[in-house]
Amino acid sequence: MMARVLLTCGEPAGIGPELAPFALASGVDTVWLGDPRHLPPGTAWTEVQSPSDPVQPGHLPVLRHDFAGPATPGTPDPAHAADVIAVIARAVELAMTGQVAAITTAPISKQALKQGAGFAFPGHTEYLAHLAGDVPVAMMLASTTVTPSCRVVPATIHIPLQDVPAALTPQALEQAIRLTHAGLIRDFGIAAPRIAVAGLNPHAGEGGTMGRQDRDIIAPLIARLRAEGLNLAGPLPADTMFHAPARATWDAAVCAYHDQALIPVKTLDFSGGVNVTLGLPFIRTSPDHGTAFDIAGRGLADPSSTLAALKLARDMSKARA
Ligand SMILES: NC(=O)C1=CN([C@@H]2O[C@H](COP(=O)(O)OP(=O)(O)OC[C@H]3O[C@@H](n4cnc5c(N)ncnc54)[C@H](O)[C@@H]3O)[C@@H](O)[C@H]2O)C=CC1
Ligand SMILES: NCC(=O)COP(=O)(O)O
Repeated sequence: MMARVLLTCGEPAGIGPELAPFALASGVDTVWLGDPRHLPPGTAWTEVQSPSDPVQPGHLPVLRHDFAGPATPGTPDPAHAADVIAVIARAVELAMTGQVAAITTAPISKQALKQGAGFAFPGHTEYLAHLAGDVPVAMMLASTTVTPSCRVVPATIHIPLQDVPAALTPQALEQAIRLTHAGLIRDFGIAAPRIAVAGLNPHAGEGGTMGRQDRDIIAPLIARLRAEGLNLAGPLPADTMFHAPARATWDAAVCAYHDQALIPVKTLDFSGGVNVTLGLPFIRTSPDHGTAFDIAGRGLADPSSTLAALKLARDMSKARA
């Protein structure tokens, strides 16, 4: 029997806890890790001691992690920050020891964790990489309901836009390309991946007249990796590489920065977008959205992206097995 997928609680004042009960209808055998006081009233749940303990049908198995107190939707409590972080760490431990098949993380507020507990990481991605032994990782956002699919990997992630040109080194770009190539083969069943690489500047620099990184950094790297046999296109002008006929020519796009990569996925498939961390020794997915404090606790949150993340985690786990 396959181990369960573990869903973390995320920020208790966000929409994570109210999306957890939807896992019961997802068809994915899920165990939730968090404080049951944060689940919506009326949720049928049963506490388990081990992630695989049986529960009666229709009940959400809950691995209990007690927080300092109840949560107020929309208002993160600094007293909860350390527990949000501890839940992620426990999830990783369970994944690394094979007690769960994969982890799906509910959204956290980076700001709340930094202010409440001095969280030193920009997000899950970097914290998971650290917990796994400081392994190289990349953040992929993948559509699940759009054809042709839209999978993107930003080579730089949560940094100010003004810092992107300096951070877009050949090493950073090469790492993103290699992790994307390996991830497409291992987890998406694509034997010979086609990867598009976006330029940094308008019109991919137009021969150096609108910026030099495309010509001086991105193009030589692509040429070197092509000589190794990787199927790469680029540097492509980012404004014209995401429409449907263009997407049909690649399996994933490696982009220069966060918004260049995430805007196409979230525009095309906000409800089906899934965040996958490439490079970890375990499977991690998450919905593409954040804590949505503006609607938390009001029953308005769309569970589709969380369900897509659970399903992709389960499917990746089955494929690896
Ligand atoms: N994986 C993670 O932990 C992520 C965490 N975040 C965090 O979330 C916080 C808020 O970020 P924002 O940029 O405001 O993005 P957000 O995704 O939380 O919200 C953006 C807009 O989309 C709406 N929205 C989001 N999810 C929805 C859903 N499931 N159903 C219906 N409407 C939904 C919200 O109500 C809001 O109007 C930040 O602290 C950010 O760091 C953001 C993205 C991912
Ligand atoms: N904008 C995507 C995002 O914030 C995801 O971050 P992470 O917490 O999954 O690293």
